[in-house]
Amino acid sequence: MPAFSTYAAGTAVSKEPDRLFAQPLAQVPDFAFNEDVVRVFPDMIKRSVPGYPTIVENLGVLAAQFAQPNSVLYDLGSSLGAVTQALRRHVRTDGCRVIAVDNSAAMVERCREYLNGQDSMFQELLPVEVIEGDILALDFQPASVVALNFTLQFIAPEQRTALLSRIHQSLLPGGALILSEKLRFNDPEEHALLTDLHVAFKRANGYSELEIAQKRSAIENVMKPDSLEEHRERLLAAGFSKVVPWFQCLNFASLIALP
Ligand SMILES: Nc1ncnc2c1ncn2[C@@H]1O[C@H](C[S@+](CC[C@H]([NH3+])C(=O)[O-])CC(=O)[O-])[C@@H](O)[C@H]1O
Ligand SMILES: O=C(O)C(=O)Cc1ccccc1
Repeated sequence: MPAFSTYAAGTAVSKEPDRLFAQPLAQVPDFAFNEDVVRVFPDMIKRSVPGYPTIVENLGVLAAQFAQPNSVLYDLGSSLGAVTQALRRHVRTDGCRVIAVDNSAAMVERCREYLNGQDSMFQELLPVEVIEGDILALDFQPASVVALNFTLQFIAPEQRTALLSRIHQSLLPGGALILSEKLRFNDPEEHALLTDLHVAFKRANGYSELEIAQKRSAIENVMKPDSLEEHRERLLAAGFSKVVPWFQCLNFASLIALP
């Protein structure tokens, strides 16, 4: 048996249920990654993003195939460090270290606590540094793996190509960018069907119609999904040579982009 299988040996995280949008709000404020969201985030993301646990754990497995000795593995928009923890469970390459970056102070504070928890449970984990900062202002070091796990969709659309170009420039031969995003679909029928099925997924996970509607209005100004075609074209424009989708569940997908 390997030390860590894809049936994750996770460390303890908050189990507080997400009820943030359960009561009617006179005005729904724009979604922000604040203390209230941090408290319920593990529950929120699992009940909102179909395939999330599978994507996170397998991101570690994929990363182990691309990690190069003595290089950096970036977790950009790390939130509570779920991807960082998966990287540390699966990557065994000599001299690698993880840099997790998020611009939410509340997320970063809790992320550091959870990573301390992982350090106290397991030995010989890759060293990790958690930076509170804007990934658009990051000075990238030579990297073999860059994970953008549901983060690019929160970056202003006009900034996305420049960010991906900078990531491409930092990637070492043999490395990869792993990009997970909610998708939009150009075909209206396909878009409506997968959006309805995502609503059914949320309902099945215990969210009410009110919670679903209020969350939708909270995120509509701050989260702008692209189509798979737009992602592919932008990645190629940023210098990537190959774009390979490796996972899709309803309107959520993850891609491997090779330098
Ligand atoms: N410019 C920015 N600079 C740094 N961080 C940012 C920026 N913009 C947004 N963020 C951060 O990106 C994260 C997006 S959540 C990622 C989930 C995680 N990857 C996970 O696998 O659990 C996705 C979601 O909640 O759907 C938040 O923590 C923001 O603070
Ligand atoms: O809830 C949704 O509809 C989403 O698209 C995903 C999500 C998950 C967590 C925070 C913001 C958006």
